Amino acid sequence: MDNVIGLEIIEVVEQAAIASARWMGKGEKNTADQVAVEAMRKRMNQIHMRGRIVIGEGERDEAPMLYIGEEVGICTQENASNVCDPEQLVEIDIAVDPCEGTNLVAYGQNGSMAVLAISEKGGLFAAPDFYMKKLAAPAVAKNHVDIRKSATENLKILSDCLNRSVEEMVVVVMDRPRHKDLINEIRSAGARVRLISDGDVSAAISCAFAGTNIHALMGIGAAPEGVISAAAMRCLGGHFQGQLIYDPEQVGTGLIGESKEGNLERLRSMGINDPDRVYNAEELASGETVLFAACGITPGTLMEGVRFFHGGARTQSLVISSQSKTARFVDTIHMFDNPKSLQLH
Ligand SMILES: O=C(COP(=O)(O)O)[C@@H](O)[C@H](O)[C@H](O)[C@H](O)COP(=O)(O)O
Ligand SMILES: [Mn+2]
Ligand SMILES: [Mn+2]
Repeated sequence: MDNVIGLEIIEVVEQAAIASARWMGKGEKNTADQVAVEAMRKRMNQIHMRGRIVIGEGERDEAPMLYIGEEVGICTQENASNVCDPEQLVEIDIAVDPCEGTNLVAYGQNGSMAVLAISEKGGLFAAPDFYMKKLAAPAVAKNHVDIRKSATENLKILSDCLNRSVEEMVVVVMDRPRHKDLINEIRSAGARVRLISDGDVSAAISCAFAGTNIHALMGIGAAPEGVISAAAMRCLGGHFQGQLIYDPEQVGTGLIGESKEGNLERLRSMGINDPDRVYNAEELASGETVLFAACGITPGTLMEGVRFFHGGARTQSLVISSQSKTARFVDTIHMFDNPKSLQLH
């Protein structure tokens, strides 16, 4: 799988990022999202694969493209019978977030990316549009920190694993009222908090790379983004745990339905009978082969954003493979027409 589509998925995230970046700073989050979706889908449908979207543009808003269950790949083309032989093609599941951080793009802020994760059929947890409590940390702390422990305990463990004082730790937390107590606890324990308005995928993955000055992600974000983060962390050997949040009182507002009972029923109907289960990265992205690709839309901790120049653009992407055990940073110049010069920096 890696060899067949590894290179193509770079182009998928690149095309989504370029499309979205044209709307950077224009205050129109829906358009920034929509164009990324269209570009991602268009490029994806040129790939010789039998893909199925397992995490996509939302089951609730009945999005017309990249919706959960949508078939993608070359066989969806109008002339499919000429170009595709389903028997010859690998069946894969795909989790996408064509514009992760739509607000960040719309308001010209750092940390947005076009992102996807791929595995063989059944290899990715089809997370509902619920919230998820998340804990991400570097590989050295894997299976030492635990989402069931308090932030204070985890910071102590993290500091032992990293051989650094708690005061040196930086924890990313989404800036939301639901995290008031968590933020106070982290600060009281002595660590420093980096608050982000959006984009917890970037924050989770950054924990796996030394030098990002991000040592942990704590708190509640969206479950689909949790699975995408887990796919990357699984390949990188980093620590990731997630626990679904089904009680609206814990978040106040947002993605999930109005009652705890209704949400529990919905989870049961999806075959999730233990709603409090803690999932680790290997369970959220359990496939034998997992591939992750992201391309910066606006600049971030891991990647540059899209930089346009006359007749072209330059992008930076990150492709991570469990098969080849690689994390590749890919720097690409895109020539739209006949650029007068190619921008090196
Ligand atoms: O920031 C995020 C928004 O993603 P997107 O809609 O694709 O631009 C994600 O990184 C978060 O994980 C998550 O979606 C968010 O925490 C849930 O929303 P909120 O209720 O505002 O916290
Ligand atoms: Mn997102
Ligand atoms: Mn999105």
